[in-house]
Amino acid sequence: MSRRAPKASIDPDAGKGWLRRALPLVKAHRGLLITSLALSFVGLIVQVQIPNLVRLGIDEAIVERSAQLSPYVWGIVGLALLQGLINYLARLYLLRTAYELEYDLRNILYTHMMRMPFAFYDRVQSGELMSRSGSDIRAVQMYLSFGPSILVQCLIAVVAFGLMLSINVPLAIVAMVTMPVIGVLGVSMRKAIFPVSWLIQARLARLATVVDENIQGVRIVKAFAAEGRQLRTLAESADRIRWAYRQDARIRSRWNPVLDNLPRLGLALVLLIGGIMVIEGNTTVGTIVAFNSYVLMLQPPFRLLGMMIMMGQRASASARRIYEILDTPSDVVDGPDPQVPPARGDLEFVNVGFAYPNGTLALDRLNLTVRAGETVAVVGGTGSGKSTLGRLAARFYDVTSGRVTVDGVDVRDFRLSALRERVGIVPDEPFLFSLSIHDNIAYGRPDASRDEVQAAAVAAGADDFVRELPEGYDSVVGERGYTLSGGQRQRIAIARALLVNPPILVLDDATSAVDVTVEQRIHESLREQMRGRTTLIVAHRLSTISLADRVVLMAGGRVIADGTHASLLAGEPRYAEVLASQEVTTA
Ligand SMILES: Nc1ncnc2c1ncn2[C@@H]1O[C@H](COP(=O)(O)OP(=O)(O)OP(=O)(O)O)[C@@H](O)[C@H]1O
Repeated sequence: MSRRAPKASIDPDAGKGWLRRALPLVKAHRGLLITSLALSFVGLIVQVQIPNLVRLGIDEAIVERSAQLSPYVWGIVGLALLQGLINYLARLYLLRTAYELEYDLRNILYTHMMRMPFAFYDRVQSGELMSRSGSDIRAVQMYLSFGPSILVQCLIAVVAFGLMLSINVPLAIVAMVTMPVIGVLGVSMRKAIFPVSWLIQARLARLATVVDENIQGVRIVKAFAAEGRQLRTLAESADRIRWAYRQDARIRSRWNPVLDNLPRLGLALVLLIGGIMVIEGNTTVGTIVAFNSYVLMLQPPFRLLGMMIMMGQRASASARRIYEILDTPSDVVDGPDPQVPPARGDLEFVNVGFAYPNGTLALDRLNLTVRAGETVAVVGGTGSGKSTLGRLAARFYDVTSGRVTVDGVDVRDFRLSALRERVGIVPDEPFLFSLSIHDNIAYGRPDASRDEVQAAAVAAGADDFVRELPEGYDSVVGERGYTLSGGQRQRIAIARALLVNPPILVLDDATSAVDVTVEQRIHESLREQMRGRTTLIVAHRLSTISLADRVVLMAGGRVIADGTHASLLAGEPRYAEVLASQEVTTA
């Protein structure tokens, strides 16, 4: 199925009200919406004719016997069938409008989220984003599509009242007496329920987070035998939801009987006043029967008014949460004149200062030049800023001061898509998708042939174990690749980066989970792969360091020494210290 782009977007003017900002979206689907509203209006007109036919049937065919009864009966059957057909079509179009709106909203939000920089994801919780792209979108969609339909249904009150007035003015007024009361009570009930339903939503979201964490972290939960504690947290959350639902039930059971029985009071009034009028010869029995139907028919729209007000409040809060994301601009975007210089593989950090969005200073006036084709190992204590180098080179974040250049061009002036192709990063905790191994390796080049994928896997030392899997390259790895070992996942991630063949490769402790003998083999093939390619290796093991032409030593976000392994070992005591502190991994 082909993907349709959203038909419109949300008005970017944050000064406007939420409904006005959503208007372009509704307008884009106005054909569907207007058709559905027009159909439901016609359906209502047909519906209000039925009690009138009943009245005429009773008065003319039964009481006065001046006409045949069967035409009225067939007339009512015909109108009912017609109304059924029209309602079916109206509902079909309304639901289609609703789901088209939901589709567009979801795509607009998702497209925007994909453009957001890493800093955004550092800040926002994934559970919250899930809820915004789920229930919040639904709340807005419901109001935009069902709101107008409820208004049309309320029009039935006007039409029916007009019809009643044309039959009998005083009785029409009597029949309508209870309606405003139903309207007011309906609104009051919704107002009473609103805070509780808000609470229910919030608590359901909280429960979802607890369940999500339990599932994502199930290995830790089990490893620490914390199932009991987790279950208690879950039970507490469930208990809070039960309490909120009980409040909801209490309010509903208090209001609903009143709202259900008020129309009966209306029926009694119509019978009393109408009965007196019939006895006095001022109206007919058929009129009383018809008015009874109208009283019952008018009740739902008045009750829906209360629901619409509540839906509006929810939708407004949900829209604000969605707009909050849409109004957050992505600061990591292409500049006015994005450049793509010829690929060589030069990488340079000039006086780079960088603090993460939470204020942690990671790099401090750092200078580092890596010439094309050079392999540089980055060594340093934990938190010294090693991983940050790669993140800035690929422009996951923008520097706070100074500049990072790739092939002589500041990464902020580089076309972002070209930059990400030029700088490949293999993180130490790779993420695999629940796809086949082939698709995971070919993620950056979906058109790659099986031979190319396999060649990359051979270079990354992954081919052997992949072949041993029951379905080889077509084996689907579990969620996040958990059916593979940590070292196997790392090798798939290396193959994924090698397949794209970037001129600059950053291996961020990319073989930390691979055992030393396998690492040796990977290194042999990597040595081949690194020829002519600029490579930055964040290294903890001596064996990895030995791959490099040059070693830079980092501390406190700066390069404090630079040279060959042998020269640093001889002349830089801090280098020996760092290596000694990482002795466990130098095996
Ligand atoms: N996403 C982030 N948000 C905030 N601070 C961060 C983030 N990532 C890293 N930091 C902080 O920035 C500093 C440098 O981190 P970096 O990951 O570059 O260190 P590292 O040398 O790679 O450490 P390690 O060897 O432990 O992986 C640390 O103080 C770290 O706590």
